[in-house]
Amino acid sequence: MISRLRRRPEWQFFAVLPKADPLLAAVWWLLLLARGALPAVFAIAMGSMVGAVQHGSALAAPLTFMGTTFILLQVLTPVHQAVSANLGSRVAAWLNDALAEACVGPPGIGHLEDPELAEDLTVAREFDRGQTGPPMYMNVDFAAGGLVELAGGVASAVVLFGFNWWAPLLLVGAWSATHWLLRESGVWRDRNTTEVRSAQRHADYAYRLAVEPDAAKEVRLFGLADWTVQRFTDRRRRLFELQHAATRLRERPMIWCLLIVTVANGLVFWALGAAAIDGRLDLDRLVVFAQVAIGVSMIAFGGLNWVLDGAAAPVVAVQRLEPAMAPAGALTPARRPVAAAAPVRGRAVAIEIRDLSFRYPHATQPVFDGLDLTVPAGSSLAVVGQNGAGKTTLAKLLCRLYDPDAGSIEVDGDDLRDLDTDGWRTRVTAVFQDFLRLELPVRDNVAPAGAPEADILAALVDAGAGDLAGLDTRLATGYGDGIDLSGGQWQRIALARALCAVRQGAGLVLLDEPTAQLDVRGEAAIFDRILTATRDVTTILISHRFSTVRHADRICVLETGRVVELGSHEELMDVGGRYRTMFDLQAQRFTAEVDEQGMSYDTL
Ligand SMILES: Nc1ncnc2c1ncn2[C@@H]1O[C@H](COP(=O)(O)OP(=O)(O)OP(=O)(O)O)[C@@H](O)[C@H]1O
Repeated sequence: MISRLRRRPEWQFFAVLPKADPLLAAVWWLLLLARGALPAVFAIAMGSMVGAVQHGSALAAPLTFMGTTFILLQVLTPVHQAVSANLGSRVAAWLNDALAEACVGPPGIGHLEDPELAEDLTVAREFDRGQTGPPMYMNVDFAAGGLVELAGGVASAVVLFGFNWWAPLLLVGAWSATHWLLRESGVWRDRNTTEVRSAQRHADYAYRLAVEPDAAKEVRLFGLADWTVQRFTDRRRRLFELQHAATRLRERPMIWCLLIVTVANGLVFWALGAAAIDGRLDLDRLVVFAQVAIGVSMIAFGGLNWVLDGAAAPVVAVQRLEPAMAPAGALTPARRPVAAAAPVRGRAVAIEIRDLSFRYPHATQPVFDGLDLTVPAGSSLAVVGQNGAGKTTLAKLLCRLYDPDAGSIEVDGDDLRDLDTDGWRTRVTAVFQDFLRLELPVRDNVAPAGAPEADILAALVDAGAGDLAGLDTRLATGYGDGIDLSGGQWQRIALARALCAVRQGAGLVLLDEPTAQLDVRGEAAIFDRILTATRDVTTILISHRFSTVRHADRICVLETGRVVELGSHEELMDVGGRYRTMFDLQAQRFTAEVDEQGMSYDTL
């Protein structure tokens, strides 16, 4: 029972308040109770005033009592609103922090690519944007308003016990029937069903297509502007329809509620009138009880349920994500923990992949199924294969962003799962296809964890980015002195980052299409420099450009989750298999170009 209650979204919402700010939450509750009690206190003050007038007593005390209550009624409301807004902002910050930690915490990345967590992630990420409901600072204020009404109704009922025992019970029961109306109307059912969350995710995606610069080019070029807006409005309408369907009041329970409330109030006010006429109830007490009898109506549903539903949604989403993300992004605990060797500058890593199988979570097909591959220390290996063959996945496994389902990856004789992950990640570096573009100065882009300035400058030169911008130039526009780079220039920065890591001790370099965005001359020149800079380490190059691939010591062809060919360029050309076919296909389109300085390049 208690544990069921704890799982209720409303409970989770209230439980978050003290976590966000215990002192502010305590003040919020205290003000709430005070505001709730004041209408009943005001009724008593009014009765004491009427009594004093009736009996000809001094009016100073009852007037002061009434005035003080009245002033408190007026003053506490804006104070409470300010506290609510402040507390709401802190709750939003707490949720943002919790989500950021849940996302960044796990050592793997499975939790961020898990389709089953995507909808909660959207709700948890976007809740404060106000698109699907009020932001948190308003929600907490609305919740305060609803709770004040509820507390006011209960306080009035307590005072009404002074009249008789059944009147408050009857009125509380009757006004509570309005909650049954909500239940019948679907409001008390969870409005954050899978369908609602899915609609929210679709609406959010369409919105981002419309407003974010990444999609702006294709949206215009392919005439998707109207489609994007239409898609957004359709999805948002669907979301509102679903939310509306959940909050619609139904006629029959509404009529029943009206009947119950009318009859109950009729009985109570008839009893009050009868008692007054019989002389059993003085005017002053009549004034008090009549007011509190009306005051009990404050426990009617009000907006509390709607508010709590919306306010609790991100809280529930974050609290569901926290425990779900940790295992989804977890890596297998070490069976025989080995500290990763301290970085030794330029010490190459030997890799042995044995019978490796891997399938992405929730995917139907495995990417690898019995992959065997050896990469001797200090050698370079190019990995080629069709789109989707698993080349990038291999790079992710080598970085230990995922663990294999079966088989093993050994580095220098140790199973990768037994190595300290952080230690290993100082020994491996990579340029991914979708490399990171940090809105930070060049210096931090090249060495996010810091490095001697000489190494940063040398890495930039090796990557052909020595003259792009000063080390302290911020690579983002909108910061006054910041600049943005072209795709190829950014790629040189990403390359510099990897080359700088080599200078800091990385022994394995993974290059996933590292020159895809470079011009022909840049590619040829930079590739030579990369080979020189990574001469002493193990290099794995993933590329579709055979002009660069053929420079690797060995080349492996990946297909259907396995290595189907392995050897040097010459060996594989002699074999006349998949590699030769792919190479010849591309070579037919090669032309040797000679530039004005007499240098020749293979171009497509
Ligand atoms: N996060 C993911 N979740 C589920 N499946 C994925 C994920 N990433 C990739 N895949 C699937 O795994 C397979 C291998 O993808 P991968 O990106 O490793 O291919 P690739 O060889 O690098 O392709 P390309 O040459 O196009 O870059 C593909 O079938 C792809 O659909």
